[in-house]
Amino acid sequence: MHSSPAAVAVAIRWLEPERTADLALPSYETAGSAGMDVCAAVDGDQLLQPGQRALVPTGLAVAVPGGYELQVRPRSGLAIRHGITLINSPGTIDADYRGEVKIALINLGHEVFRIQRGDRIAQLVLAPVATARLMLRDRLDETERGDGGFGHTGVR
Ligand SMILES: O=c1ccn([C@H]2C[C@H](O)[C@@H](COP(=O)(O)OP(=O)(O)OP(=O)(O)O)O2)c(=O)[nH]1
Ligand SMILES: [Mg+2]
Repeated sequence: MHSSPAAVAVAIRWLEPERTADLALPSYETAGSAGMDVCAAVDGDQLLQPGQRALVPTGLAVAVPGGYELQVRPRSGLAIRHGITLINSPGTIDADYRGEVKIALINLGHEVFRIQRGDRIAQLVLAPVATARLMLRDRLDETERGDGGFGHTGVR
C-alpha cells in the first residue's frame, strides 16, 4: 500500500470555464505519481514540425502556495517515442504567477507531431523551494573538489 504525507492545497481555476468544459484538471495517474499530467487546451489539432517549438495553452491558472513552485516537466513516453520534450525543462511556475500555465514544447523528433486537444502533454510537480539569503564574502570555505568540475573526476 502506498502512503503519502498530507497533500498541499493548491488553488486552480479555468481561465475561461465555458471554453474548457471538455477538459480534465491535471491529475495524478497513479497513487504514487510525482507529477500531475496536464492537458493541451489547443483548439482542434496543432501540428509540431520537426525542430519546431510551441507554447501550448492549458486554460489553467494556479496559485502555488508560498514556499513551493510548480515544475513543468516532460513526459518520458512522449520524449522517447516522439522526441517531444520541453525547451525549458523543468519549467517554473512561480508562487506569485496568476497567468495561464503554458507548456513550452519542442519536437526533437524526425516526424511531424500532432497535439490533440485534451492530450496529456506534460506533468506538473509541486516542489518545495528554499529562498537564498546571499552573503557576499571575499573568500569561501575550502573543499576537496575546489574548482574541479565539468567531468574532472573522469568517466570510470
Ligand atoms: O514552462 C513554463 C514556464 C513559465 N511559465 C510562466 C509561470 C512563471 O511564473 C512565469 C515566468 O517564468 P520564468 O521565470 O521561467 O520566465 P522568465 O523568462 O524569467 O519570465 P519573467 O521575467 O516573467 O519571470 O511564466 C509557464 O507558464 N510555463
Ligand atoms: Mg523569471
